[in-house]
Amino acid sequence: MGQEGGGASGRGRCRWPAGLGDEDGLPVASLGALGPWRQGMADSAQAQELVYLVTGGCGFLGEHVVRMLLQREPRLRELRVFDLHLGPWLEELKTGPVQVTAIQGDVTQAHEVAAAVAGAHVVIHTAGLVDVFGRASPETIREVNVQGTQNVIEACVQNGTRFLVYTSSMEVVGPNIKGQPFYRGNEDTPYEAAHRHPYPCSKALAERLVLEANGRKVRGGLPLVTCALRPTGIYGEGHQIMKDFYHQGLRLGGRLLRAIPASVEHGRVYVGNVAWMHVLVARELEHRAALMGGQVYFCYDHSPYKSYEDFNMEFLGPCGLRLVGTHPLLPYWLLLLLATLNALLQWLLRPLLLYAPLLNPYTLAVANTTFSVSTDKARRHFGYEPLFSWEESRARTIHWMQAGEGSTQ
Ligand SMILES: NC(=O)C1=CN([C@@H]2O[C@H](COP(=O)(O)OP(=O)(O)OC[C@H]3O[C@@H](n4cnc5c(N)ncnc54)[C@H](O)[C@@H]3O)[C@@H](O)[C@H]2O)C=CC1
Ligand SMILES: CC(C)CCC[C@@H](C)[C@H]1CC[C@H]2[C@@H]3[C@H](O)CC4=CC(=O)CC[C@]4(C)[C@H]3CC[C@]12C
Repeated sequence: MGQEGGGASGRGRCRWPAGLGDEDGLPVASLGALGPWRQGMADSAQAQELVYLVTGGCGFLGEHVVRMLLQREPRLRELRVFDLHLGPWLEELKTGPVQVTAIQGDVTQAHEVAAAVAGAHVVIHTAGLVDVFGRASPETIREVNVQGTQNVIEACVQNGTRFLVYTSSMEVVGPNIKGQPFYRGNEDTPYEAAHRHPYPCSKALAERLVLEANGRKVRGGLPLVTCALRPTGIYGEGHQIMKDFYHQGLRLGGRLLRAIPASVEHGRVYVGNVAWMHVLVARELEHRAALMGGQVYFCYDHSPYKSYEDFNMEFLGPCGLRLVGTHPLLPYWLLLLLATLNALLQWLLRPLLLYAPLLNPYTLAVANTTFSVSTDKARRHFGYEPLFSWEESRARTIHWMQAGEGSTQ
């Protein structure tokens, strides 16, 4: 169980306030050419027998996983989409050959999760609270990301569901609190995964729960097979932060001011390829349980290695924005001061309003620290190749940016 080798493990130094469960006190169970997205490409020669559940299926990544499953999993009979907020786009999927069941529910409610999991063969757990801006409290982040994941695991065990794929994050590994670079590392690269921020802490704890649940006996006596996927920064159709930068650039007269040195590499991966990895893993877990069970895989594709801002310009440039400066226009100490002021303001204003700007000491540290991956573990273990080339990923993202608001379509 666990990873190959003893590398970047994601076992950080996360601590939660007393009573909420900390690292030691957690309630650990036991210890391309795809063409338009549409349903109906399933090979009718194969029996449609499987029931899949996607938690967080209406989120940025979740929607892509849902659509990818409908398109690329020929054995699908029923697809359950579980989310706190259901998207109207689900309606259009209900007319296809696969039964699409929309379930409005909350992963923190064990009984709701158990009901959704009952009878499912595979669970893809993408639901999570993605908050590095201080919008939610640390307790809420823990409740959704850690307790929610524990509820999913227990529901699988109770219901006899054998295959669980968890969407983890690169943040489980780093950048760490020391700001050490992780340059084109892989799943076995040694790295001290030490975190303080609630989001990476919660993802690390949840990932650990999922990996440790691998091999638990589910109802009926067969072993649970789990694995975790760790995307780097995901981009593509539906990426809200990209839109935020676009609007910020428009407000500044079509310009964005460089804040991060161009030499800092930040790993990025196209959402369609991340979704494809989830679909492949879910399919292959059954056949390669001994190899893949309890494993972690970074999500990767052929997206170029660039700084966060330079990478964004691949899409924002064609939308008419310009990144000003070859070097950061403000010195790092001044940015850190502004980020700290933002954090202070957030704290002072909290009783009155929610002030949650993109720049805070944590986001500055993440954007300013090299963290990129170079690995072929997914190819070796389950034959993953990116479905979308860099050119296609870029073109699709630009097309979505230019088309304006709305769904990922
Ligand atoms: N966006 C990124 O760059 C990365 C995201 N991830 C992970 O990927 C997963 C999906 O992230 P995104 O699609 O970016 O976020 P998102 O916020 O777009 O999607 C998350 C979905 O989970 C749902 N959700 C939240 N709380 C819930 C609850 N209590 N019960 C049921 N559903 C709930 C939300 O309604 C949303 O639809 C998350 O687990 C995140 O940690 C990992 C690496 C990078
Ligand atoms: C000028 C500022 C300093 C620029 C701020 C950019 C930030 C908002 C983003 C820089 C890096 C992003 C994070 C990174 O891609 C890794 C992530 C993984 C996840 O699992 C969730 C999202 C995120 C934390 C992502 C969030 C935005 C950034 C911090």
